[in-house]
Amino acid sequence: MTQLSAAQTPQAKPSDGSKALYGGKSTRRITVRDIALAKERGEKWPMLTAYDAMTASVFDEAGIPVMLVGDSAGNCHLGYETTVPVTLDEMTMLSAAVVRGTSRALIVGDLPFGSYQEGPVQALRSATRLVKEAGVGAVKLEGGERSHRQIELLVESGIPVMAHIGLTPQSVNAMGYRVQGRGEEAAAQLMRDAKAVQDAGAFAVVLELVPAELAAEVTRVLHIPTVGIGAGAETDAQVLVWTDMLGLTAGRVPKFVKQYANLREVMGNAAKAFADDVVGGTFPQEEHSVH
Ligand SMILES: Nc1nc(=O)c2c([nH]1)NC[C@@H]1CN(c3ccc(C(=O)N[C@@H](CCC(=O)O)C(=O)O)cc3)CN21
Ligand SMILES: CC(C)C(=O)C(=O)O
Ligand SMILES: [Mg+2]
Repeated sequence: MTQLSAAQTPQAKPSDGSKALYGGKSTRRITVRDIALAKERGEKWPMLTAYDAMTASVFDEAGIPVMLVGDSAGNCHLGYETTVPVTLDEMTMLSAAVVRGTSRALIVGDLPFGSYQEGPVQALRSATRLVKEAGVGAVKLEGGERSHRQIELLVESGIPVMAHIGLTPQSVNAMGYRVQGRGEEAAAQLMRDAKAVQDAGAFAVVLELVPAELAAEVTRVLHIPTVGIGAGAETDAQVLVWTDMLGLTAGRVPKFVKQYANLREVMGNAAKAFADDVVGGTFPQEEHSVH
């Protein structure tokens, strides 16, 4: 695999803005090679989840370079309680829609619980469906040392893999939703997980809900980019669940979320205005009618 210099410094700036993942000139589909080059330049980049073609097209036009069809679709899009029940059929359908709705972003498809835990061969069979049937450019799976054999076989087979360590929500029944990597032993385990996925050939790694100082340390040590969610400001990239970020998620959202809009209020108010118009007879007007 490509060996990249870890010459990244805090001061490093994109040497050529036209090549930037976000704000750059290129309109072709972004590849994992572009992601590797961004780490060399010290460029930070954003990732958002997407679960449908329409939303994905909005983010693609906004220049978001990487989109994750997250299994958070389970609770954010399909009405399940957690990500655990999500099936590979569901992820294939949602991933295909996101690919169809985009032309520039690298689309990463999340492998759902139960689609890779049996071993490398099952992981390859599952990932192959996301690549062939949905057209994703990469897949993501959870686990560090415990998933390194799966990552190795996928990468050997030509499927780029984004790893995911720290809080791994598919293990909610075993670990809950708790900060990971607190304390010396847990921090050492997280560092071993990070090195294991890099050695297995992952092109990037999500660090979920880990102390900012530890995430910064992992980011300095690795030559592949780190993608933080609740992992502080020093990771190479940041990801948020789109319904959290836009204020559409019902109920409580994790503490690490910054809300950039309140779509729940906007959409609720629009639905009420429509309902009031219908009940009050003020919609449709003449201009909305045909004769
Ligand atoms: N809407 C949504 N947003 C997400 O970020 C998200 C999902 N769903 N589903 C899949 C996983 C699950 N994630 C979660 C779920 C819960 C917490 C949570 O309850 N965090 C607590 C802190 C826990 C602690 O301090 O130990 C919080 O208050 O943020 C965090 C991440 C992240 N992912
Ligand atoms: C939170 C991100 C990293 C994820 O795995 C998802 O959205 O499913
Ligand atoms: Mg996920």
